[in-house]
Amino acid sequence: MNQNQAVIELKDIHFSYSASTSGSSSDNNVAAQQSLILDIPSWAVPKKEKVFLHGASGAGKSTLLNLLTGMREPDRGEVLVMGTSLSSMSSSKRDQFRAKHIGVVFQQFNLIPYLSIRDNTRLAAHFSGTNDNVLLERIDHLSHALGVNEFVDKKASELSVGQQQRAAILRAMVNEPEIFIADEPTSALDDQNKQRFIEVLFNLVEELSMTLVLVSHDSSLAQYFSTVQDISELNKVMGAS
Ligand SMILES: Nc1ncnc2c1ncn2[C@@H]1O[C@H](COP(=O)(O)OP(=O)(O)OP(=O)(O)O)[C@@H](O)[C@H]1O
Repeated sequence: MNQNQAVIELKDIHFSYSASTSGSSSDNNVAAQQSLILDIPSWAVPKKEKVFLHGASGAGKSTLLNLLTGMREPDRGEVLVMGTSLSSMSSSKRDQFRAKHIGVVFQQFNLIPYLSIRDNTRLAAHFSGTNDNVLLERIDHLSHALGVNEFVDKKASELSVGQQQRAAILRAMVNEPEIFIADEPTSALDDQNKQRFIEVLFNLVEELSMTLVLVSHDSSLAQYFSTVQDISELNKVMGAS
């Protein structure tokens, strides 16, 4: 992949939640129950860009992030990540690809509550096949950078929400992914911690040469980003707000 090639590229994306995914299955007319959530003709995110993605509640931001990570598939069109079409992969290949190349932190951190932060992180790294010594060094470095080094051997359930948020970042970064995707990662933090969190996040994003896409309702964060993208400028679905 050359330096100028988009790290993330969307081509002619349509996405709707089907009756089965939205949980209503009583009507046989599935098509009638689908409503289009995303219609994105194109979008490209260059390497090392820091994108702040914002927009009205319900406009499809989280859904878009799910497509970028391959957690959901579009009804039509293509999502290319580092030049590879996610829909060309089997779901297990896609899971491996995500583990290696895409760090994800969503609103629910999905840490395993009865495991320590170290073990939560080792589990995430397991799928990438990283050597154990390298892994321990990375955990040490990242946990210091994120200020969670004193908690790495505590169970996730024993941490505050803010500590869990940073632990989730540690877990998402341990495989040194090229792309980092975060959905409302500062929602549980006060102003002072939010500022510190952004500094720490950006230092790591720089250090690891990552491309960042972050969704937030907090417009005070926009100033830190190289690109501020309103989803309504990408998404052609009328009334997606
Ligand atoms: N699992 C689901 N099944 C059916 N509809 C869904 C599902 N998840 C989201 N939606 C619908 O898709 C639309 C977009 O939701 P999405 O969560 O992507 O918006 P958002 O911009 O992230 O909103 P917010 O800012 O409130 O988090 C909304 O109308 C929502 O009701």
